[in-house]
Amino acid sequence: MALIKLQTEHFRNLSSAEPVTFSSSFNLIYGANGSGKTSILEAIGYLGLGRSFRVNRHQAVVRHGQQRFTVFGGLDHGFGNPGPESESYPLAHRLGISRDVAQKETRLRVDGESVRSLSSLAMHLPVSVIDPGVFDVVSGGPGKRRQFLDWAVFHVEPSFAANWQQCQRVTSQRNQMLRNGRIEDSLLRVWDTQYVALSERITEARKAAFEHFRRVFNVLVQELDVNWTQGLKLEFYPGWDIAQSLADVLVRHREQEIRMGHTLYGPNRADIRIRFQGRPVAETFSRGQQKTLVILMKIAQSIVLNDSGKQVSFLIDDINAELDESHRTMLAQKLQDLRCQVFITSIERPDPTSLWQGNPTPDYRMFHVEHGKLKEE
Ligand SMILES: Nc1ncnc2c1ncn2[C@@H]1O[C@H](COP(=O)(O)OP(=O)(O)OP(=O)(O)O)[C@@H](O)[C@H]1O
Repeated sequence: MALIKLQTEHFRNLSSAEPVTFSSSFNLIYGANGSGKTSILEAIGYLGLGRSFRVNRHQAVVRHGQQRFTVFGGLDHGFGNPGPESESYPLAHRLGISRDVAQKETRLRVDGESVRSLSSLAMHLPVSVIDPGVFDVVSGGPGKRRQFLDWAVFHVEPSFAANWQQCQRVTSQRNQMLRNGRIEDSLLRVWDTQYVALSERITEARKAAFEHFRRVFNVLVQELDVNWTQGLKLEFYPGWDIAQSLADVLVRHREQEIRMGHTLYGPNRADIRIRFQGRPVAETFSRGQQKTLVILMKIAQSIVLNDSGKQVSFLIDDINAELDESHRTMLAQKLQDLRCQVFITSIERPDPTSLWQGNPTPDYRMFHVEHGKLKEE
């Protein structure tokens, strides 16, 4: 599905006026520094992620002097499909998220009904962000790659979110016990049984999504003829030595976990290991190669979602600062082929013909943002 309507209230500097209508294909948004471009992407991101992709605290997002912000979105039926009642009711879903930062209360709505879990909201709008932080997928720690993988797993495996949440609860109980020092062996074994069962379910889902991702990635690399990727290897590490069962690993490392006071093995330690001729790519690849690699990974990830019938909305912030011309063209072309919805921001008014380099330009809408107000041209 694609986000075709957006309205915000008290969200950073954005105007709370009329809802904006977007294209389900490309949206080109330009405006001066500080005009509100990233804030628009951030508001869209809230509907698909339930949080900001650039700050950790909701507080930063609510307009200065206000207590609550709200973001409303309307989704179409996906891939440009008109839907059964398109004339009278073009929206497939209506989403809303609002946060009161003083009361620390979040309200979520889907199609006019309150929902409790963030996943009930986020499942409708898979958003993939390309901003300066995205390159951490290669250069940052394992957490960034887990997040990268789990986003796809969440969207292709419906049971993943519930298993993950339950596993986090069990891990936290287990950690409390390990921290306590006084371990009742029988009780720890009860927690371990639950922990192992949940970890295995999570790992199965991750493994399946990763294998799908790797297949797609390898095809993409060949298709685009990126010659320096010879010798590049992507491997899924589940969070413990796969030659052994997790249950055995826990028994074998009980003393070590008690000494450290927390869980050391399992899905919270998973990673995608990316190596080039046996060495981590973060140590061997140039910045440019790392960028290309991340872009290819993002495209491969959206193909994985496409294969499950899900349309991805890309949020690409300040495209000219992040990507050179060859990356921009490769990305724009591929996202068009995949029929993704795309929001691209830039400071200068973009020239669509240069973005598609002589190829036919897809449907797009052009917006100018000034002092938080978005106007279609
Ligand atoms: N909580 C807030 N309340 C009101 N205004 C805010 C808030 N947070 C940020 N701003 C202001 O909102 C404006 C928009 O910021 P944003 O980062 O969206 O701009 P931008 O167009 O992406 O700029 P740049 O091109 O420099 O990245 C800025 O002027 C910023 O100071």
